[in-house]
Amino acid sequence: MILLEVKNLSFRYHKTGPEILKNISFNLAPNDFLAIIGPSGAGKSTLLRCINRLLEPTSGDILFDGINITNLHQRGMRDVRCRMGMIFQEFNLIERMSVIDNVLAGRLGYTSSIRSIFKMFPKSDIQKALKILDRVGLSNFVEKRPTALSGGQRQRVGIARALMQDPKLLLVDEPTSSLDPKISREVMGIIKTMSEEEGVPVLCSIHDVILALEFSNKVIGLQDGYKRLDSQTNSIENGMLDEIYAL
Ligand SMILES: Nc1ncnc2c1ncn2[C@@H]1O[C@H](COP(=O)(O)OP(=O)(O)OP(=O)(O)O)[C@@H](O)[C@H]1O
Repeated sequence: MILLEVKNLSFRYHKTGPEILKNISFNLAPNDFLAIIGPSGAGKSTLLRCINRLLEPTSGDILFDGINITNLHQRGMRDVRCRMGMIFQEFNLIERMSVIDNVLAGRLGYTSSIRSIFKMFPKSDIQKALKILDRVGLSNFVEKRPTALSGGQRQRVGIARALMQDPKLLLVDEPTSSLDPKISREVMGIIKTMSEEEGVPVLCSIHDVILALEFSNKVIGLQDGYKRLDSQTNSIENGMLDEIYAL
């Protein structure tokens, strides 16, 4: 079964600018942890942002959970985005809000705007947030501000917020680029565990090839906007990686 199918996707930032993604196609199954690797500037983050249409693909199709979402209008797209949890490189937390309120923000797509303005989240959402915070090891930080947390702890808040959405897919953009090697491995471990426990597949851009090979079951490699590699992780040989990083 396939949850996400990307077909011949191309993208440019400006009409007359260079093509940043060139005819990219790949599939993601419901139990995949798919790593997108490639040198800096290859198009990894751009690809992730095209999939939830934060950026509009220039051409191609994106099929998600049986629906072609490429031309969905605002309202339909809002529903789709609810089901694609995103974890960001720079965490994207709201500093003036507590940890638990940041996590509850993951429910905003499901809450009416009046209720969300007054932060009137149902009790069940609050209990769910507390449970997730416990699972990511943050039960002692519920009322703290993100500024009081370390980088690894901040990323755990980002993971908890994405899980609050009850996503069908996690889009993860360079989750470890602001973290040291030990914490990076811990954060990848949490994402992997949560993905397995919740049954949610992961599409993760990551520049650290060692971590990509350690945590994924499939890898696609981008180079200058082209897909140069699409393989099961356990069939990858060193030569293939050398080629991608050769430029
Ligand atoms: N807003 C923008 N406007 C124009 N070009 C952009 C914009 N954002 C990124 N680019 C260009 O698109 C290309 C791909 O960038 P992208 O950030 O997707 O690469 P990446 O593989 O994620 O790199 P990194 O590993 O350094 O984050 C680069 O050449 C970059 O300069």
